[in-house]
Amino acid sequence: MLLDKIDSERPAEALNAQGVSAFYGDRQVLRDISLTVHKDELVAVLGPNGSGKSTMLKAFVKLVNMKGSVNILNRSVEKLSRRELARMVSYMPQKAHMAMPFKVLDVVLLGRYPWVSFLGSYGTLDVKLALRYLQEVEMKGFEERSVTSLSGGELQRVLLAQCLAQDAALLLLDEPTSALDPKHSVAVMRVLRAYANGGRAALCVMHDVNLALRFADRIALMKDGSVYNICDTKDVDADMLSEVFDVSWYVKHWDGGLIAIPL
Ligand SMILES: Nc1ncnc2c1ncn2[C@@H]1O[C@H](COP(=O)(O)OP(=O)(O)OP(=O)(O)O)[C@@H](O)[C@H]1O
Repeated sequence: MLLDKIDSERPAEALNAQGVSAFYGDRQVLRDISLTVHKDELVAVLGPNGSGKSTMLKAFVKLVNMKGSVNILNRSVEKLSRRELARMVSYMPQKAHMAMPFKVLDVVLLGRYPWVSFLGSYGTLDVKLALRYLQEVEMKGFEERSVTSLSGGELQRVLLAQCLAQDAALLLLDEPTSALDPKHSVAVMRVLRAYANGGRAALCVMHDVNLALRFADRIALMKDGSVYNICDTKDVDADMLSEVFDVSWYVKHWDGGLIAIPL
């Protein structure tokens, strides 16, 4: 059947948002955003401060007052319980702060909470996944440390391990490498890339344009609460970056990819 063939050729959607607007009180900060993220994709969201990147991620998981339709794995988030949503989407907010001296392993295990039965406790698979992702973010050996004793970059990697351990089909990450040094930024992007490649997907807000150009399949550029442009990473050019960021850019092809420098 022709229709079956078309369906099997169409990449499955991890996220499909249509006409999303968001509001803080009376103030509208997102305008009519439509965005699709397919399985196996890593999409980077770039844009100036205040353009609505964080609000967009929050709107996708019902954390702000929003209008429009958001489907995750073809299910409307409107109809999902918090627990169902947490099994499908892992959201990492921009501001990482831990005031209580919990152990690193316990914090990562919190990512498994949506999968634990009512009044149940964590099992061997939960601990195995938590340890696996601690290792992937290069935080093995820190299991017994208090999170309040960690550096900013170490804490960010622990919270990322928590997100990954949630084992969700879609990651929504708000600046996952903002506190990381270059070596760990690249290592974490490789982990995210591999996570997405395994039939899942990631939408990452980023400020490091070159890291995004190196690891993302597509780039969504935001400006004034709207998606100004979304394109394959290889098609990003200096004009679109200059228009969005209000500063001139130099973009050069390099080693099969692109590098970009603000001038
Ligand atoms: N809780 C809030 N209450 C009121 N206004 C808010 C709130 N959070 C964000 N805003 C406003 O909404 C707009 C979009 O903010 P948002 O945090 O989504 O931007 P962003 O693109 O993620 O910025 P940045 O790059 O600085 O993190 C900004 O004008 C901001 O001041």
